Amino acid sequence: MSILRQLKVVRTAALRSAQAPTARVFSYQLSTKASKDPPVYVSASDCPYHNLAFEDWLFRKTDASVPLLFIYRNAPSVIIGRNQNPWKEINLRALNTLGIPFVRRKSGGGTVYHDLGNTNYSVSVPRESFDRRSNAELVAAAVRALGPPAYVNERHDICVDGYKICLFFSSLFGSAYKIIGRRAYHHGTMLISAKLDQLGDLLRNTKDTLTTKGVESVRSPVRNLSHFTPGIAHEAFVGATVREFRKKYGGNEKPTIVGKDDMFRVEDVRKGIEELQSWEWSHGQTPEFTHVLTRSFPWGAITAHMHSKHGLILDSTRIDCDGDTVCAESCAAIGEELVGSRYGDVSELISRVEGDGGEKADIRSAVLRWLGEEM
Ligand SMILES: Nc1ncnc2c1ncn2[C@@H]1O[C@H](COP(=O)(O)OC(=O)CCCC[C@@H]2CCSS2)[C@@H](O)[C@H]1O
Repeated sequence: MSILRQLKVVRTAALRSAQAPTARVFSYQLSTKASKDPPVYVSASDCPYHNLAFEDWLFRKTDASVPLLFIYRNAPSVIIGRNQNPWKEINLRALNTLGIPFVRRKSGGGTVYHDLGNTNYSVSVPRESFDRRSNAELVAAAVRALGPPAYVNERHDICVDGYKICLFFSSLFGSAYKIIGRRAYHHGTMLISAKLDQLGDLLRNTKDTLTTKGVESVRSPVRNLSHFTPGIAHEAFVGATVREFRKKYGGNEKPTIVGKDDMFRVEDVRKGIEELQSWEWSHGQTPEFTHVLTRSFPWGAITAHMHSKHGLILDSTRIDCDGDTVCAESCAAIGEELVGSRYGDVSELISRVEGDGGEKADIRSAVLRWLGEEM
């Protein structure tokens, strides 16, 4: 069946089920498919929030006994692992200047850069048949079919000539999902023609005095597939990966194209998108960290011992000054005022302090401005 024909079937099924609760429309489409082919979905959205929420929902809520493939691309974005520290991993200032979002995904591992020259894929299989290497081999075979001599290294990354072109992350869903069946999934990136200079700039961070719990990324030399075989495009990679998936797991149906509207029909996906966009998830999930900042001011040398957990400033934060009593008292006051604030967000405090007037307010405002820039 052609992609267009299939889309029509999907939409007709959605119309027919108009009486059913909204959240069930997509599951209805999945379960009423005439074919028992392992499903293959290709996203028509390039929004990282849509794609990551949909991916998460697919692997938590759909039939765990059937292998499944999902392929998507995101507009420029930085995707951090579940247990990472955005202040440590990312050049947040460069990100803000370019208007590029960072998104904390649900799976663990390191930080990656995405743009339309990077294609992501998730392969999910029943837990019993989970084999990390064989799914990486599946994707390497797809790449070889397009030209570049790809192979899987000992970390299960896919490489060409010693350069990584792809990063794999695998995970087994935890016990919370036992009741509905457990599946294992891999997801990975494929650098086809991504802006690698952008990747370097955005993932560069100079916060050497920030010490964090959680996971740090493992930096490695990367290359695009197009470096080895010029002209390789997303569509060719999708085609080759779907063919390899079908070879291994069976079936012959064309992929189902999933648009934003299809995703939004599922209540859990809508909730997932909201969660990924929330400050509580993006920043509030940050593991505990400390950050020591020092700078000389006309009133003395100031050292800030910042301490944060869940993205909030803790009361163990101390701001010291080696100058006179006025400076020391002003710094101590800032330390107290900062407690409970969101890390890096001092704009409200600055406007409050500036209204106070006097020398102490000047010191507090200058120090707060400096902290706001450095945090
Ligand atoms: N897009 C992309 N592809 C490959 N390698 C990358 C990419 N972006 C950054 N990097 C390099 O990898 C390291 C991080 O490697 P590290 O091994 O620490 O990270 C991972 O295990 C992340 C895998 C996540 C895959 C998911 C699949 C769908 S959504 S994201 C980084 O510092 C760069 O050097």
